[in-house]
Amino acid sequence: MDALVPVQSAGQRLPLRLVSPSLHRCIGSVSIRRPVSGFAMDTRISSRSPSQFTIRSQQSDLKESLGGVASSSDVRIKEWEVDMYQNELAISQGIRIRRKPPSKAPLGYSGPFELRLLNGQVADSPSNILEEITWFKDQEVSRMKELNPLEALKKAVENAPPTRDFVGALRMAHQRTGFPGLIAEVKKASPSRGILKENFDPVEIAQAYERGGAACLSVLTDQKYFKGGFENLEAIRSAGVKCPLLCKEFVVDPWQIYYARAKGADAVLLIAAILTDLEITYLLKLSKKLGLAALVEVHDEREMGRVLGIEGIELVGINNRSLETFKVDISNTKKLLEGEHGRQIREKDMIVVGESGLFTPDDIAYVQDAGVKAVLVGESIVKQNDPEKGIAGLFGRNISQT
Ligand SMILES: O=P(O)(O)OC[C@@H](O)[C@@H](O)c1c[nH]c2ccccc12
Repeated sequence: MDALVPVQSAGQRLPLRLVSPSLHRCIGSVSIRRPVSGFAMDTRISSRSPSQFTIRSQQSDLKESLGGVASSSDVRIKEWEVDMYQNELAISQGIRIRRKPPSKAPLGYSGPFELRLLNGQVADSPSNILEEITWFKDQEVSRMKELNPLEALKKAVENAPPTRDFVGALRMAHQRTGFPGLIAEVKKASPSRGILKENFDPVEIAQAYERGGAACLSVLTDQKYFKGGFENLEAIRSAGVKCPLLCKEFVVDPWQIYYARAKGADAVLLIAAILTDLEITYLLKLSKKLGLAALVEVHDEREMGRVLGIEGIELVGINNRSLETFKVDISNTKKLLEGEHGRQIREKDMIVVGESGLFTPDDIAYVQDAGVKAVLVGESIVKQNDPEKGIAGLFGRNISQT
């Protein structure tokens, strides 16, 4: 059985969905009795269904023993409850994106009044593109998990070649060129800009970026909204490109971190607008355990404040594009690096990545003055006939061997 539970402190209660081969999904809540270092934990699961669940845990995995099988309506009710708890938890941290569609409570539901209220008040269609992507991703991941169970992925990860140092490559490029280290994005399309490049050859683009002096590459793997794919990540990696690779995904589940690692990623993206603090903490630990760097992306002051409260973050991305409205404003990078937040970032020696909407040497100079040591650029360079020259145009000079 594969159950991955983020843990912070003793006494904490968490909703839990367990996926097992014997019982498709079973739901309960888990209370943390004794957090041990790392992922090890001692847990007790309780369920209001008539069946008995006993969970014993060891290291990062929970081992199950099921003393009975819940009826399917119990399971549906528990699933729905957990989804609603997840939405509530996110809302309590100021997260506007609902993690699950608040669909109608299953027949026979007689749970907490507040949950029924929450369900009754909200429409069952996504309120913006980020919410839509998040809901779709949740379904997609459930399907992909069936095809690639975690146990098999873990074996693949054990045999995978070592990762490359994403953060180190950015620092070195910054020192070498005096410019922010470039993460060049391999992106065919986006929901806001449509198709960016018709004859899209991901390996050719990646190689051109590398020749042009990119420190790292970002590869979109979302198929539906960005016309990307994990096959691009794999192809770029196996073509011998040396730049470390960021898997540009909407991560909502730990399984995706294993998958990214198995497909050749050196770093993953964690988007604060869709993840709770606890999820970020846990996904960060898991990434580190697998040798991956994590770029934690924020868009506003509130998200920046949350992220600065989480231990162990080395890379923070400031997205100049709102993933809810698509509005792009590069002064967002400057705004979020002013005052107390900027001071804390310098104190912790974090690398800040200026993301999106960067087109000219002036744009680069502007975000560099604001304090970034790295930039993430897609559209302005991917659109060029020759992306290698596109990089020189973006920086106003050749950065490949300076
Ligand atoms: O193409 P641009 O404007 O240079 O942006 C690149 C990158 O910042 C953008 O693609 C991005 C930033 N964060 C994301 C999260 C998901 C998908 C895409 C993104």
